[in-house]
Amino acid sequence: MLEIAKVSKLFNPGTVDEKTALVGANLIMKPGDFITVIGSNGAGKSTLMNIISGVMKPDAGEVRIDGQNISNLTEYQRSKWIGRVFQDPMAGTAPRMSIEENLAIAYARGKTRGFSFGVTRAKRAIFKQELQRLGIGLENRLGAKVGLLSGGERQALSLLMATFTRPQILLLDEHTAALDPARAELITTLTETLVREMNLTTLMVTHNMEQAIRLGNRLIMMDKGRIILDVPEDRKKDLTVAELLGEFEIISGKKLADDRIVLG
Ligand SMILES: Nc1ncnc2c1ncn2[C@@H]1O[C@H](COP(=O)(O)OP(=O)(O)OP(=O)(O)O)[C@@H](O)[C@H]1O
Repeated sequence: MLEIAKVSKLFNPGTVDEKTALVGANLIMKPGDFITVIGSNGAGKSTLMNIISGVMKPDAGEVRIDGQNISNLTEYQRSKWIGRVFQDPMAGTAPRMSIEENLAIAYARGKTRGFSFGVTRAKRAIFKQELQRLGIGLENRLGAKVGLLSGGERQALSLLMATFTRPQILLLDEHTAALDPARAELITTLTETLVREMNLTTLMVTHNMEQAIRLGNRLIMMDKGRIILDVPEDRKKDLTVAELLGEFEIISGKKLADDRIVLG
């Protein structure tokens, strides 16, 4: 279980560049929750992801996994519980290394110190089996350099690598936003399949309103560093994009200002 308790973050305090990113944000994710996150520009969505994964520390508040306060652990120390896929397909993989070498690194994550990155025959068999889940033929290209893959193929591989060790939390940071519509749909479908098959607790930031409604079992809306609405499954499934935008206006008193918004 992931708990965000009264987390606040202010950038450049006391300067002209002071920016409030999070103000006492609270969130409890139950095991198996798949929560989509939408919000206005600068609402604090990326900051929330960065604080959960350990890229940055909160000024106040705690991040807990199964009751344990992990706020002081490094990003590396948390990587055994937390998998993350970024918007940029280049971000999650090493381009000069082959598919199997990349998978070996992901496989070693969270294992005991000294665990080898080498690719043994036994590991190769596991990698092939895992790659088959993606359904795009990468299992036949284990030796291919990752830099030669298309953006969609790389993002599929990043998704598999992020989920390889069955993390307690999967963070998806606009991970389909940089892809063309067909590839974005492929990665969306793959995400749904992997999350369901592995029963992963997932937090996904998206600018696509239709996707935010369609995927997952909860939807949260952020504005000015706060979670202003938490929509449960039974309400979410009948929600329309127009109603969702209307809710935002009613609660925040303004239209949703998201310059990357996709209505669906
Ligand atoms: N490293 C940083 N240094 C200074 N200010 C930052 C930094 N990261 C974020 N901010 C500021 O904190 C606020 C929240 O930013 P954040 O990126 O978390 O929002 P977001 O909801 O992800 O926005 P968007 O949808 O526009 O990407 C913004 O005002 C932003 O300018």
